[in-house]
Amino acid sequence: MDVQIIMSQTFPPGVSSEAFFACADAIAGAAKDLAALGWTPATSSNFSMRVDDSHAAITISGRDKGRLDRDDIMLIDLDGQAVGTDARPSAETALHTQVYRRWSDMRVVLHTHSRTQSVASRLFAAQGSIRLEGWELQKAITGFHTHESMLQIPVFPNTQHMPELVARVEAWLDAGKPLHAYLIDGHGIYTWGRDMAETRRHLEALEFLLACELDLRRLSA
Ligand SMILES: CSCCC(=O)C(=O)COP(=O)(O)O
Ligand SMILES: [Zn+2]
Repeated sequence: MDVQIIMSQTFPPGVSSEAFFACADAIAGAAKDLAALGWTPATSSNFSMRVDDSHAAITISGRDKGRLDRDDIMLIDLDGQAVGTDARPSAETALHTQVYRRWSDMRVVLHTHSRTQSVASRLFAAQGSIRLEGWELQKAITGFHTHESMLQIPVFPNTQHMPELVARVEAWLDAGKPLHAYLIDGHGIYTWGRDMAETRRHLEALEFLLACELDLRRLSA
């Protein structure tokens, strides 16, 4: 006999179910496209969208990110606690809420595990970051207006202990260094933006730029 688990999401007073479902639909749509590109293998990756000042919609841990529907996305508060559901949020929830807590204008966080992101993270881990310079596509990152700029993407060591990663991100920011995205060694990339379109543009540009850097190294080997 097939057992079907129906997730129930309820909403506390003040949290709009319409706003949540709009976020859930936007996440599911983006995830489907990113999965089709092969960037979310084997249930990897996680996605979130701010619902209001104190809540976000985020993917439930372990779900196939290419086949998400509304029941695969849940409500959390900005401490990463489930709200109105017993479902378990992404194992990497703390990396999403960190962005929302730090920047009130950031509304979307996307994390993927493409092959290019994974290989680049390993290649540049020893130097701690990759410096992108001279590429026209740097201008796809908000705030960049010329190829004559330097976009530095840190590579943080991987860990299963999220507070450690959160602390590394905090330390980078507290040192006054700009941060638009980061790689995690042997793992994948995180990036964010003010809406889904901006965040997808960041992710696509970074994927392209990392692939170009890998090609350059291959060709000059
Ligand atoms: C099988 S991928 C390992 C976990 C991971 O890195 C990831 O992105 C997905 O974790 P989640 O808990 O968000 O499904
Ligand atoms: Zn991951």
